[in-house]
Amino acid sequence: MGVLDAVGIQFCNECNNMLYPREDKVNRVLLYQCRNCELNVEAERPCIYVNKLISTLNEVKQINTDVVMDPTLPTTSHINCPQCNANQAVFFQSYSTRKDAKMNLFYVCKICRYKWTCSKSMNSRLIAVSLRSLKVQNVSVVGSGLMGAGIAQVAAQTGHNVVLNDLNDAALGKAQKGIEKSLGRVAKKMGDEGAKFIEDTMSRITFTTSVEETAANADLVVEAIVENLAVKQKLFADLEAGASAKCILATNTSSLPVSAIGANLKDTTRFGGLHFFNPVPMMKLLEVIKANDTSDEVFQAMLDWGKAMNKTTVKCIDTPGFIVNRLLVPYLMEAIRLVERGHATKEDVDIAMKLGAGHPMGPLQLADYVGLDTCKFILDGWHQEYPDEPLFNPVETLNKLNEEGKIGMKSGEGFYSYKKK
Ligand SMILES: CCC[C@H](O)CC(=O)SCCNC(=O)CCNC(=O)[C@H](O)C(C)(C)COP(=O)([O-])OP(=O)([O-])OC[C@H]1O[C@@H](n2cnc3c(N)ncnc32)[C@H](O)[C@@H]1OP(=O)([O-])[O-]
Repeated sequence: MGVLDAVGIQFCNECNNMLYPREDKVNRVLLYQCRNCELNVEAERPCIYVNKLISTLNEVKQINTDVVMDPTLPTTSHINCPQCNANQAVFFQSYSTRKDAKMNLFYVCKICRYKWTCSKSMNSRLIAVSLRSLKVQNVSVVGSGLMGAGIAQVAAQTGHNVVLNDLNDAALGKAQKGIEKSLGRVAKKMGDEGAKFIEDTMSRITFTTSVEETAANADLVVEAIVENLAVKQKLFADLEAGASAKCILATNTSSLPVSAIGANLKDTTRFGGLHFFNPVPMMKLLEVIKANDTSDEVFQAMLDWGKAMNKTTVKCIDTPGFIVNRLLVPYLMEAIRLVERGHATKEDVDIAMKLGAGHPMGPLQLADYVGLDTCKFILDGWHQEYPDEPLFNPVETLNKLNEEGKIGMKSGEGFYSYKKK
């Protein structure tokens, strides 16, 4: 092998335990195996990095306390440090080549850096269970617009009990119709099963204007309301007051800092970001955002819930635009600027990106689809925060269409007209 790349410690997707390399002698391939569950996967690279931390049980001398800075190591809040009693320790397993060797967990306190090994009663299975103990079955969604209704629909479709909340019955009635229509489109492909699928899904959704009812039995609340920091902060304070201590609180914001939205909560460790894409029933991605204080347990539970929603999850820290919008918004704005400069027509730009880049919609169509108000809101916020970044400079046509109330599909007109002829 030429240059040695960094080889990280691998963890099991299922139960978060460390994976161990094992040779499959028959097929002559390197496998990674979990000692806690059945996971057994072929290594991407035939290269093992061995870091022997200990040689004797209960020997903790050789552990470098800098491991607390390692972002790949899980943290637990379920064990108190024997020295300072804090409940924030990173943990990892001992390495042993002996097949019969029991798993030993090693801890380093994040606060005082004290090192210790696990007691007999506290084995890694227990840790895995505690990391996965925040199971989400009851989901509440606040905000019944396009995104909120879509999230509620998919949650109900995937077997969750759902409470959908909005300020008034008119908004909820509109959301109900929208969900029924979208379910109809899904059910169409299911033949005879379709009608029952719609009935079962709708029966799992309760519509309410009461925040108390929304918070009361929820394991997870996802907020998808207006992009206003103060309004969101107030909502989360109300939700926290009515929710159980274990309830996870998450925002679907696409433009505000996640950590700022949860900043006033009493328990900021239960808070994070869950960013869905429009139309929620069709888009396979969910961005799971780790805010400044999101605990590992909560983050893992959000990832698990994403899977249970049949979405592919990606992880991202709390950075403007996360992954998708950080790339998508500048792309959409560059497309508008290109048309403004007279280099090509909007129709040709859209055709070009559909046929030349394989996108389902061209950028001007997509801007109309997500809403020109949303695009402007995101761009203005970023421009204010990063005035020297030319990618975030204001876009004249976008501002003009917004002033004229032409904000895309939802208003009947944007770059294109959607008025029924
Ligand atoms: C800027 C900030 C943005 C934000 O933060 C993040 C984002 O959201 S970024 C934006 C991220 N979003 C994107 O980038 C979107 C990119 N666009 C796309 O992926 C496709 O154009 C889209 C899926 C929207 C429509 O598919 P298409 O093929 O072009 O046209 P079609 O209409 O003929 O639909 C075909 C079939 O699809 C199905 N179906 C569709 N909608 C629904 C629904 N709501 N429910 C259920 N089902 C639905 C249905 O089966 C339908 O058949 P039918 O017989 O009509 O019932």
